[in-house]
Amino acid sequence: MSRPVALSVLDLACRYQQQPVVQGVSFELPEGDIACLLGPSGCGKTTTLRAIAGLEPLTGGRIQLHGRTVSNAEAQRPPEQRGLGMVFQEHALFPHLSVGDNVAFGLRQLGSSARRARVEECLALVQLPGLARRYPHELSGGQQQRVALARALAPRPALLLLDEPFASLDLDLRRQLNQELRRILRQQGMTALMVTHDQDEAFTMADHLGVMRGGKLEQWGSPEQVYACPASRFVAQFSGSTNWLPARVEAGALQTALGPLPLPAAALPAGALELLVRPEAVLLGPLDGGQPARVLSREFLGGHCRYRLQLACGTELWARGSSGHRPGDQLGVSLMAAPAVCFAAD
Ligand SMILES: Nc1ncnc2c1ncn2[C@@H]1O[C@H](COP(=O)(O)OP(=O)(O)OP(=O)(O)O)[C@@H](O)[C@H]1O
Repeated sequence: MSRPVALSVLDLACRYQQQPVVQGVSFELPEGDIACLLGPSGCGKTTTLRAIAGLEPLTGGRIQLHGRTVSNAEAQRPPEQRGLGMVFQEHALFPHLSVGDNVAFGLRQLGSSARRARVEECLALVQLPGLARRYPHELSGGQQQRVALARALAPRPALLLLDEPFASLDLDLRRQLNQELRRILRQQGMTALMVTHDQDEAFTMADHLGVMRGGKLEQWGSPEQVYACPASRFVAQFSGSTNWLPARVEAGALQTALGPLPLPAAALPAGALELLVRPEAVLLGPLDGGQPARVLSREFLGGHCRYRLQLACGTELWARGSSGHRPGDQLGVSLMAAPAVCFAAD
C-alpha cells in the first residue's frame, strides 16, 4: 500500500526581480522518505527549498503539506505555522544561547522537565550527550551542525528541510555525518528534503532524487533510475561518468561499434544517435572475447583502475576494471547487458 504524501509541489514558479529562477517544478515526497535536490550552483535548489519553507513567494503553482495547500501565487502560510524543521549550511545556532537552550528553542510548549528530557534525547540522537551546557563557540564545525540537526528534530517536525548542511566540513567528516543523518532520519521515520550539489551525497542519502538545471526539474526518480535511465544528456552527465558511443537504428536493432543492441522501449529521436555507456558497463576481456580495443592510458585508483581505450573505429571510451592492463595492451571489449539509453547526437 502506498504511503501518504507528505509534500507535494505542483508546477512551482518563483522569480527574483521579475526574473524567473524556478519554473514548472513538480514532485511528490511520501511520508518517511528522504529526497535530495541535486544540481549545479544557481539552478534554483535553494529557492525551491525556501519556497517550501514559506520564505519565498510563489509566482505560480502550489505547495501542499499533508494535502493542505500552504503556498500558492495568492497566499502563503507563514514559515512558523508549517511544522517544518530547517538546517542550513552554517551559522545556524544562536551564539548567545547554550547548546541545550539552542535545542530547546522550539520546545516552549513543553514543561521544563519534558523539555530537558527531549533536549537530552535529541543530543544523544546526534551523539552529543552531556554537552547541553556548552556554547556554540566551544564546539567544532561538525558538532555545531549536529546541534543544529538536534534543534531541528526536537519539535518532531512533519518535514525536515536541509540546505547543504555539511558543505563547510571536510570530505571525510561530511561522509560520516551524511551516514549518521540518514540513520537518524530513518530511525525517527522523518520525512526530509535536502539540497546538495554533490552527486555522491545525493546518491547515498536519497530515496528520491531530483536533478535541477536552469530553474527546472529535469528528472525525479530513485537514484538508481536517475543513474541507469537519465532523462537527458545533462542528467546523465551530472549523475556520473559517461561515454557517448555513436549508434544508429538498422535491421531492428541499435548498431554500435560494440555490436548490435536491442532497441529501447521508448521512442528514439530521429537522426544521428549516441548511446550512453557508463564506464563500469564496458567489460574488458581477452582479445577474442569482444571488439578489439587498445589501452591508451591507465590511472590506478586504489580499488580499481580507470582506463582510456580506443576501439578499432577510432572511438575512445572510459572503462574501469582491475589493475591487470597496461597502456598498449590489446583487449576484447563488450557491453554489459542493460536497456539502451540513447539521445540525439550532440
Ligand atoms: N535574493 C536574490 N535576489 C536575486 N536573485 C537571486 C536571489 N537569490 C538567488 N538568486 C538567483 O536565483 C538563481 C537560483 O538561486 P538558488 O540559490 O536557488 O540556486 P542554487 O541551486 O541553490 O545555487 P547554490 O548551489 O549556489 O546555492 C540564481 O541565479 C541566483 O543568482
